[in-house]
Amino acid sequence: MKIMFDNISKKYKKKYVLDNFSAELNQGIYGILGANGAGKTTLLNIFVGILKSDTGNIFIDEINIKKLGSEFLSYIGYLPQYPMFYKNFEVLDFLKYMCAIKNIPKNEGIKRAKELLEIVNLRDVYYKKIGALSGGMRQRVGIVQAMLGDPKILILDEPTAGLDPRERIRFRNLISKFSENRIVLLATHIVSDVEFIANQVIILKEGHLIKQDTPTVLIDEIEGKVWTVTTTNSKIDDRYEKYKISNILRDNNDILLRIISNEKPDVKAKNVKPNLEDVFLYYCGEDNVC
Ligand SMILES: Nc1ncnc2c1ncn2[C@@H]1O[C@H](COP(=O)(O)OP(=O)(O)OP(=O)(O)O)[C@@H](O)[C@H]1O
Repeated sequence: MKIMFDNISKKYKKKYVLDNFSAELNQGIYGILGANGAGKTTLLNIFVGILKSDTGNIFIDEINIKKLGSEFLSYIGYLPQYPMFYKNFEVLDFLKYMCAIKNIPKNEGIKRAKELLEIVNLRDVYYKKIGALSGGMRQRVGIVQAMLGDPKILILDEPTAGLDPRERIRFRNLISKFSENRIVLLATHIVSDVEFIANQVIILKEGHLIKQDTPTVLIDEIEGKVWTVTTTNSKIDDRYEKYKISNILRDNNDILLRIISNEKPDVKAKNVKPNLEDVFLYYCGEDNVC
């Protein structure tokens, strides 16, 4: 399966929030990285049909999704940024309800819901009210509802927002598990969400596609541009003014800065191996990020 975004643009009043976005996606996990307001949710909402683009088309296997009509819905599973869960529903009832909306026959739907709840380690909450679940459990119910129809395309908008580190890792592993034979679009501004599991990263900035490549290539491309410099309190303001600083480590009176810069920021600066967070800051960070 292949998804093609062809020159998608969207503007509110006179401001473009997506500007001629084009990309080709094949099987695997695509991490859509961008700062707040970069246009990630707008892109996903246009894809799932919640929003209309001003220009451009989207194709699945060369077929314009406008021509697929309601058949398109069978291709996608969607976990929105702010899912509207019915808090008084019990988990299994909620999933039965979602099966009905997705036209999945009742018995088949219940079987599938139970299988998925087993996979996400929620076999004990069939009869618990959604409102009584923790945030992490609720998101796992969210991915279960997205997976009910065995979709070929899984769309996840900021799925780990608000989760603690343990739940975030658990959720990340689930995404990885569910990505087999699928295209997964995962929008986030949390770099670690995609660092270990994305096959490709799409970097969006102010509605523009800045980069699309594998994490390894993106990291290799900024090799030689990440530095550590030891400094003192008195010099720190000067560094802030001049550079993108991705980390500050204080050790007694010494301060170790991680600086992203095309040029060597100091004679004593040491080159260090970049990571995906550095890549994100290199392309999306303002100066003085810390
Ligand atoms: N209905 C609207 N009217 C006007 N502007 C809007 C509307 N919806 C979104 N925007 C603007 O479009 C831009 C992109 O928003 P979008 O929600 O797609 O960004 P995002 O990358 O998903 O951000 P976040 O990570 O904060 O969710 C933002 O500047 C936002 O303020």
